[in-house]
Amino acid sequence: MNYDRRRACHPGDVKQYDTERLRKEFLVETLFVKDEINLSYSQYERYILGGAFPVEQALVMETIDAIKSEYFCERRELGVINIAGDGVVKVDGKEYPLTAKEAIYIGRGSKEIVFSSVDKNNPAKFYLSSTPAHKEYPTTIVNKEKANILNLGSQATSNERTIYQLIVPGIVESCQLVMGLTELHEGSVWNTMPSHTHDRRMEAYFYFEVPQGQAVCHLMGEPQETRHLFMHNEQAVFSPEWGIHSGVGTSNYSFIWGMGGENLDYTDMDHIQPDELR
Ligand SMILES: O=C(O)C(=O)C[C@H](O)C(=O)CO
Ligand SMILES: [Zn+2]
Repeated sequence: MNYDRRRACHPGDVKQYDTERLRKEFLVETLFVKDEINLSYSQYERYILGGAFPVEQALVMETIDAIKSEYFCERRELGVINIAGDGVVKVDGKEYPLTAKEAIYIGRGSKEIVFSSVDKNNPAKFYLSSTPAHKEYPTTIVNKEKANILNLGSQATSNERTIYQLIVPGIVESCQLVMGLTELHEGSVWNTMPSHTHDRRMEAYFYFEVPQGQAVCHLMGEPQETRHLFMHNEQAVFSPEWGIHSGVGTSNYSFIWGMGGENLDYTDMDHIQPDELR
């Protein structure tokens, strides 16, 4: 288990950050390394994100020193979305098959969590998100059929996209974790436009299915003081509660969003129209 720490930053300080500092504080460049679990532990709502990439061997989700618990989910819940080949997540001896773009919510108190791939020639890649949890909720699988689906945007504004709400109230019970994935339609490149903030929740985006040689220009910062980060395939970015999180790609792409905070209501957002951004 490898992990790094990200401290919370004040928006007044972030104004002064250059490209290197911005990337160091907010961008997570490497999540998937063969036969490793890599995590990034942020001070924003104590949200942990990362990737498990089991190829030759199964990988055990161990605890990390930063959370000082006996096992990872002792005081935490965990959301997992597979983005590649067929995989299996074993939770306290029970096996849950997880195909591409399926999610599993793992409740607080789950002791043994093991990730494996069905075929090492087409391995699974498990994207992970975890937040502190005050209550145990049942471990549950959610696929696209069970998801709540939103079709937003239009071709005319290059932001036609389908949002699959996977771990959200009404679909899966969780303490504070909310997760889903968004697919940009061919020819559409703008995500989350009009953009928004949500002061009651932080968020992290994980971009994937970014074609070889293409990139996503991720927008962050206060609505009147925006900054950008160029991101590549399978990279993640933390978004503080005070910042927008939006982006434009040089092609279409997909991304997983995950949130932690005090209000699980997806619609709790303050929108900023394009002509209000600076
Ligand atoms: O494309 C979008 O719009 C999104 O996917 C928005 C995210 O779900 C989000 O930011 C939720 O707060
Ligand atoms: Zn958001």
